[in-house]
Amino acid sequence: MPDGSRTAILLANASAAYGGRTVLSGIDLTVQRGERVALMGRSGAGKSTLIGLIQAQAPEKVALVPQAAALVRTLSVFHNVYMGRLDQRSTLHNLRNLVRPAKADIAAVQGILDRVGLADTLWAKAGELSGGQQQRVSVARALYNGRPILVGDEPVSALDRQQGARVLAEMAASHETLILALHDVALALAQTDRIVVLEAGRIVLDAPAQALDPERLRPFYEAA
Ligand SMILES: Nc1ncnc2c1ncn2[C@@H]1O[C@H](COP(=O)(O)OP(=O)(O)OP(=O)(O)O)[C@@H](O)[C@H]1O
Repeated sequence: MPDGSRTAILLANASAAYGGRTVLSGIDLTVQRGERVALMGRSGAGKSTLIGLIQAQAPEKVALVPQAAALVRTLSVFHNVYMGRLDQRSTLHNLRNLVRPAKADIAAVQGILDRVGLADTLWAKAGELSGGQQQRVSVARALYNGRPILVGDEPVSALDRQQGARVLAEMAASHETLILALHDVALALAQTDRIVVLEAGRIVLDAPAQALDPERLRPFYEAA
C-alpha cells in the first residue's frame, strides 16, 4: 500500500482457518482512513478472527483493544496504560519507569484516564478493578499508544450505553480510523459510519450506518 494512500486496511478474498476448518472466506474489505466501522454479527460469525486478520495486515499502525482486557493484574493502572508505548521508548526509560515513573509520563497517563472516567485509579492494581474499569484501562492503553487505526474487539461490552458512547467518542477523537466489533446495535448505528455484518464467516452486509436501522439488522441477530 503506497504511503499517503487513503486506504487504511485492504483485505482481498481473505480467508482464515483453525486446524483445517475454514471460518472466514471470500472477505473483501477496504477501509479508508478516517472511517469508523462497526463489525457485527452473531457469536461465532467470525468477528474476532477478522480482527486478527486486520491487525496482522498493519500491526505497526494498529492500537488494539483485545476482547479480554489482557492486563497485568498485579501491576498498577499507570503501568498497564504505560505499556501502550513501551516500544516507543528506550529500554532504560522503561526500566526506570517501572520503579520510579517520570512525572511527564504520570501526567500523560492521568490525562488519558480522566478521559475514560478513571480519574482516581492511577495507582490501583489493575486486578482489583471491576470488569468495566479493567475494560477502560485496556482502552486507555490503546489511546495512549496513539497509533492511527484503533481496532477493538467488543471494547465497550462491559459498559452501559452512555459510558460506551463516551468511550467510543474518545477513541474517535484520538485515532484517525476505528474498526470495532460491537454487539449493541443502537450504539453501532449512532457512533460509527459504516456497518459490516458477518454471518458464518462471510460478509453479508456492508452499508453506511445512515442507511440502516435496528429493524434492518434484526435478521442477523435472530436465532438461526
Ligand atoms: N482458537 C480457535 N481454535 C479453533 N476454532 C476457533 C478458535 N477461535 C475461534 N474459533 C472458531 O472460529 C469461528 C469464529 O470465531 P470468532 O471468535 O472469530 O467469532 P466471533 O464472531 O468473534 O464470536 P464472539 O462474538 O462470540 O466473540 C467460531 O466457529 C469459533 O468456534
